[in-house]
Amino acid sequence: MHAFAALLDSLIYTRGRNAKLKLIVDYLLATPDPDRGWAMAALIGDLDLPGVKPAQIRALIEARVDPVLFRMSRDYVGDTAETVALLWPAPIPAPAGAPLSISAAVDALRHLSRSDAPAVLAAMLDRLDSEERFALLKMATGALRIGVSARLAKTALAQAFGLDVDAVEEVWHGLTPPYASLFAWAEGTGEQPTAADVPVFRPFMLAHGLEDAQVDLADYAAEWKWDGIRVQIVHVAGQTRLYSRTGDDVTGSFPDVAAAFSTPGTIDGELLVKGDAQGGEAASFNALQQRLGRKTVSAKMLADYPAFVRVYDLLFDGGEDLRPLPWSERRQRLEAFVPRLDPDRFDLSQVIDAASFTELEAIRAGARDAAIEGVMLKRRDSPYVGGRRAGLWYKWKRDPLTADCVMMYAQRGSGRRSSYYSDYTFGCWTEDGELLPVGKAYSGITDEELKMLDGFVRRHTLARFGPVREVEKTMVLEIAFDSIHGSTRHKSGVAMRFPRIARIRTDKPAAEADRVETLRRLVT
Ligand SMILES: Nc1ncnc2c1ncn2[C@@H]1O[C@H](COP(=O)(O)OP(=O)(O)OP(=O)(O)O)[C@@H](O)[C@H]1O
Repeated sequence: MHAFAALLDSLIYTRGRNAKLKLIVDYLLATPDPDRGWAMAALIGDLDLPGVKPAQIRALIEARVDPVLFRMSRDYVGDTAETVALLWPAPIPAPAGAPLSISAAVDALRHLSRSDAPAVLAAMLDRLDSEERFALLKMATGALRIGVSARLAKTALAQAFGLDVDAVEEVWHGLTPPYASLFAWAEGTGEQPTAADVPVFRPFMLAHGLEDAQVDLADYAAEWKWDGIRVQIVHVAGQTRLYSRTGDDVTGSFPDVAAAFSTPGTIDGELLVKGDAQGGEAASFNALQQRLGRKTVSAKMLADYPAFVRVYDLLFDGGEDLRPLPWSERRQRLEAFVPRLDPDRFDLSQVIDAASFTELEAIRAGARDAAIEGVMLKRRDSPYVGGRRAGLWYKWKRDPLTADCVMMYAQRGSGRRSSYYSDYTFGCWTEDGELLPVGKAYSGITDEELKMLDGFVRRHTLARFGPVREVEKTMVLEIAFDSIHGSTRHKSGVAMRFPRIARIRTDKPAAEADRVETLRRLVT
């Protein structure tokens, strides 16, 4: 426990990422198995212990620590584990025997029962110094919370043994602490652990923005960038798992998709919700949001918002790892693979057929599908590599849509903006010349512009309703938004997604602002 406790103590007082990395690297190189494996599990939050409850800690304190002193010190120290560690009285005489190892401590914590927890913990605390007591209590009560992310700990392990962090990430998911096979591989005494019969997550390949550059379509293939959620679906040894961008297992939220994927392999694609009228076509992101963040999915939810995946890469075909192959070869394999899947749940993401970049630009500008967010450009000769690598994948988002609207009401902001009228409701004209609200925005302008609009609101107020002022309908704001959908909440029948102020159009008379009808035509 001593070396691990010293590591935690140093990590707490170290700020820089590189300095933290070095501390963990040094620890891993100096510590034998299985202690370093348990330490990694503790740092990463992978210990999976039954967890000591606050009531058991209270019982511990009542037995051995002065409760008044505890309360006073707790307020000062701010952390229960640290306070108990500091105040725990040293036993007299000192207990004999070998020092407690982290492996022995974890083993004891794993087998704690509800009734014996305080006594077993007390016996261990008696054998430890205050730094070690802190480490033990932190492990016993849950997450360490010492500012070390799982990624940082894995990076340290990779650095310690000269490995690539993504290679470590990849084998990680199939392993359990104390990771004996991982350390054997890292030290060159064992094979790379393979997860042949476990559906593990593989790090996603990501993109850079294209910015103002152009690429040669002889070197890059263009695909639509679908506006859904990235998923990786793995089927191995009869099990299927869906993983999100962050590697989280989201199988539970999409049982309909998981149940439909039973072909051994690993696909990468965009999860979307079916649009109602067009059958296989995708609905806007708005519909997908209905399925997101739900722990349980009702049958009605599954029926109303059926999910499907637009597949754009094939990482494994059965057990064969295709990632080292160039994109063009993976694409051929993908085109042969997708027809073997349930067509109701999986379709192939289309490659855009454009002869030149200029033609692609025109195709992109003309895209009207609600689920299209832009274009992806993928280097044809590139392998599939986890993370964001320069020059391999680019995203080229569609320009946002804009409309010229008239300010109708203004409201004070919050925080730094609380003394300004900074939140604006704006509207567009009906055929009968009536102004109807179509949205609300409060971002996109500079501090100077905010002061100008605040001045306008104060000088042109028509009426006040609590914190809201109705203003003269003369200020035109150009509003940018990502998409428009139908809304029963607004009298105008439309609502914008992500509206923000693009420009203040003092050059435009209010009468020339856009019509509601124009917005209705953009509804997706
Ligand atoms: N055909 C496609 N090929 C690859 N990625 C696609 C495709 N269609 C949609 N995407 C999405 O675009 C993203 C590519 O951009 P990036 O790698 O920067 O991820 P991101 O940060 O999630 O991007 P953003 O938030 O801009 O969508 C992918 O993560 C994926 O979710």
